[in-house]
Order: sequence, then structure tokens, then C-alpha cells
Amino acid sequence: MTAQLINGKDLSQQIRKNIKEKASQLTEKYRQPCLAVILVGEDPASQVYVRNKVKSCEDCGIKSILQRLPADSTEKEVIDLINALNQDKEVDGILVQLPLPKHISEQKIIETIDVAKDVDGFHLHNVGALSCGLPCLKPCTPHGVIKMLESANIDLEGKLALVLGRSNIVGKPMAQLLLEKNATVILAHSKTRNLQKLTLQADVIIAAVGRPLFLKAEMVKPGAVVIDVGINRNSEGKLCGDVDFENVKETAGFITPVPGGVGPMTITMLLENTLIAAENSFQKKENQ
Ligand SMILES: Nc1nc(=O)c2c([nH]1)NC[C@@H]1CN(c3ccc(C(=O)N[C@@H](CCC(=O)O)C(=O)O)cc3)C=[N+]21
Repeated sequence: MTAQLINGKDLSQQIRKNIKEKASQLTEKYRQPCLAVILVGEDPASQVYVRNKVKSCEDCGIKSILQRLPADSTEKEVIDLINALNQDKEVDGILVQLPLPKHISEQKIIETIDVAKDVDGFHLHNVGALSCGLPCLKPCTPHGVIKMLESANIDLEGKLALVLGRSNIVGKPMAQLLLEKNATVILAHSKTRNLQKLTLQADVIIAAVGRPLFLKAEMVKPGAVVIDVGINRNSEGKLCGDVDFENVKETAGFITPVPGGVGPMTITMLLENTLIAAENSFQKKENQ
């Protein structure tokens, strides 16, 4: 192995120490910061993730409320619940676990969440603010990736960064955040031609395609930084990323593992966003 490992689990633990401290200060001065998580249906993977989020809140002294709705809930029932949480002065952050059942419009649900409580950073208002470089709640996964790059002292200025995957949740906001760091950004996707020619030039590759072992060693420039956002499960139920880790680690300069890489950082950024949302709301009340 030539690559240096960027350990998201260790970095998360470090950051969560500060989050815990901050949460306790806010609790003393105002009240306990609080995240509401809405889970619609019984998808087993979603249940695991949600449990993980609730537990992480607990560990950091953040209150969490888990609201479960049956899979056959109507769109209006979900919207009514969100509106109630929007009104609730004790709730700082609202997260609706995705994906939602097909008969419910995810976009409509996201736009119902109060912008100030949108700790996923998915609301159009936060997306727009991000693209203009204005203060906003940043999407957790791309923000976590930036923190990992910073922790490894990787300077992005003038570097060629290639993002694989153009989802609204990861790829697009990731490109935005890299641009903010003065990287030259390529946003590649399934229709991109001569992908290997592009990836071989990249100083930094962020893989977010949702296909196991997609990024192969022969696609990576020696010494490049490789960040794996993938969370796929193979036939044995084992977690694996979008990167062929065993081979790429021999070529790359830096690499993130799965598990123990971007995943824990996503949750850490969610906790951080919850504190930011809480602080903003306390500040607003003091200024009234
Ligand atoms: N509104 C919404 N916001 C999300 O942020 C969101 C979502 N919906 N839907 C699902 C995806 C997925 N996601 C993960 C977060 C952490 C890990 C994580 O911590 N993974 C551990 C392993 C956990 C395991 O063993 O399964 C790791 O990579 O080390 C994984 C996946 C957040 N998501």
C-alpha cells in the first residue's frame, strides 16, 4: 500500500468531541439542540441509517425525535407532520430519510421543510445560496469530504478535481464546494466520453456513482487523492464503496476506506448542521 489512508471514523470522533462540548454549552445557556428524523416505511437499510443518526445525536448530547410513518402514508400526511415540526420551537433540525415511497414527491417534501431547519441542505433555498457562495446549511456528504481533505492538508487551489456522479445530493454540491476551494472541476457522469482519459489527469477524484468497484487502478493517476462516497452492499451483504480499494490503494497518494470513511463524516456534518440551526434560532430570538 502506497496511499495514505484518510480515516473518517477517527476524524469524526475528533470533531464530535467539539460538537458535544458545544451542545452542552448551548443546553446550559438556552435548551438542548434537537433533531427530528422522519422515517416513512420499513426499508431495512433506512432503518439502520436512522438508528445510527439517532444514536450519534445521543452520544453528542443532541436531542433526537424519531417520527415513524407507515409506508402507505399519503403525501399530505408527511407534509402535515413536517409543518407541525416547522412550527415546533423546540425542534432545530428536520431530516426526512430518503428515499421515500414512490407515491410521495421527494422534491415537494423537501421544499416543505423550513429552510432554517433543513439540516440536509437539500432545500432549493439552501442549494441556491450554496451556488452563490452565501451562508447556508451545506449538504452533509460533500461538506464531510471537504473536511477530510482539509484534515489531510490537501490544498485544492488550482488542482484538477473530478467528481464522478451528478446527483443533487452529492455530485452537484460536491462540485460547488470544490470550486469554492479554487479547484478546477470536472463533473463526470454516465454519458461522459473517454472517462479514463479524464480521470487519469485528475489530482483529486471523488467517486459517487453508486456502482461497486467502479473506479479501477488504471483510471487513477499515481499519487492522486481518491475519495470514495459509495455505499454499496455486495451479494454477501458486505459494505463496499465505488472504488476498487485493494488495487487503487497501490496507485493513489491518499484514499478513504469504506466503511470508516465518508459515511461517519456525513453523520458528523449532520450533527454540526443541527448545532448551527439551533444557534441561528437562539440568536434570532435574542435579537427580537
Ligand atoms: N435525508 C437523508 N439524508 C442523508 O444523509 C441520507 C439519506 N437521507 N438517505 C440515505 C443516505 C445514506 N447515508 C449514510 C450516512 C452514513 C453512513 C455510515 O455511517 N456508514 C458507515 C457504515 C454503516 C454500515 O455498516 O452500514 C461507514 O461508512 O463506515 C452510511 C450512509 C445518509 N443518507
